[in-house]
Amino acid sequence: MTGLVIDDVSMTFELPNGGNVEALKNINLKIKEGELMSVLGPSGCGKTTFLNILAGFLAPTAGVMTLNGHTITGPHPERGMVFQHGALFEWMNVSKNIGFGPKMKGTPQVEIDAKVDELLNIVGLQDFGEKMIYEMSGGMQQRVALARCLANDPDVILMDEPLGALDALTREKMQSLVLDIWKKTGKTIILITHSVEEALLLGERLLVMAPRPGRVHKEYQLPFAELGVGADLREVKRHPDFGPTRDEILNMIWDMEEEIMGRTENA
Ligand SMILES: Nc1ncnc2c1ncn2[C@@H]1O[C@H](COP(=O)(O)OP(=O)(O)OP(=O)(O)O)[C@@H](O)[C@H]1O
Repeated sequence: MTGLVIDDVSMTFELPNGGNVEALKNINLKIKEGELMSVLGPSGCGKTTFLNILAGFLAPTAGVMTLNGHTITGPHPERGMVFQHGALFEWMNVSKNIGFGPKMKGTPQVEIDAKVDELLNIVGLQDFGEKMIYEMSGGMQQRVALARCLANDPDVILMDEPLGALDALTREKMQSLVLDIWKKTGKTIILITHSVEEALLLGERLLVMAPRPGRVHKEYQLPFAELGVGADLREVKRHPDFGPTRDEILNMIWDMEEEIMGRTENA
């Protein structure tokens, strides 16, 4: 089967005091090729653990994850990661950062140059190839990080709160860019966010996770990502279903947080 299959995945961390944390328990999901999925949930519900297993940075304690039929056993360029802070090479200019993956693969320089030009255009940085990373704003650096990820032509793009450190306006522009890239490239994208509005806008499928143990609490299929492609996202937020869905999810997460606080206080 093509796409990602998460087959009964659990992850238990052993603690130095002899206890353990069930960061994920019995997660079962099928994520189709080209799907745009956002993941939301209170702190500690296992979002990052889930993404780190998909990236191959962590091995689950039970279950398997497969991509296009083969088991994920470690990091691979077929799965690209974009972090909250770009993790860019400060000593290289923008073009060299973007061309780094293809260069490591031994791609001829003319092909790298053409690819870098194409990606600079896609992320709206056509005149910035020669700039150094420290000369770029946070939003521009995240554009470079996206382009660098795309340069490896991954099947799946994993994003861990990629827009979390940006100001509101830049964040909105980047949300539009993520939708553009999703539509233009047809890549599978899985994005973790703490923002309910962002999860609604950037998830044709939205997963709400719950903690202790980390698990899938509720799933939504939403029209907003499709509506947002090439459109003004503020208009999308005026869709009659947007506000009520946002409030429902906010209440859900609020209740989970309250429950966690209660458990902590009574512990
Ligand atoms: N290496 C580790 N050792 C022990 N416990 C860990 C480890 N990594 C994560 N955990 C625990 O596993 C649970 C899930 O953590 P994780 O970081 O995946 O959650 P999260 O939903 O991404 O949280 P946040 O929203 O705060 O980033 C938490 O209770 C966390 O403390």
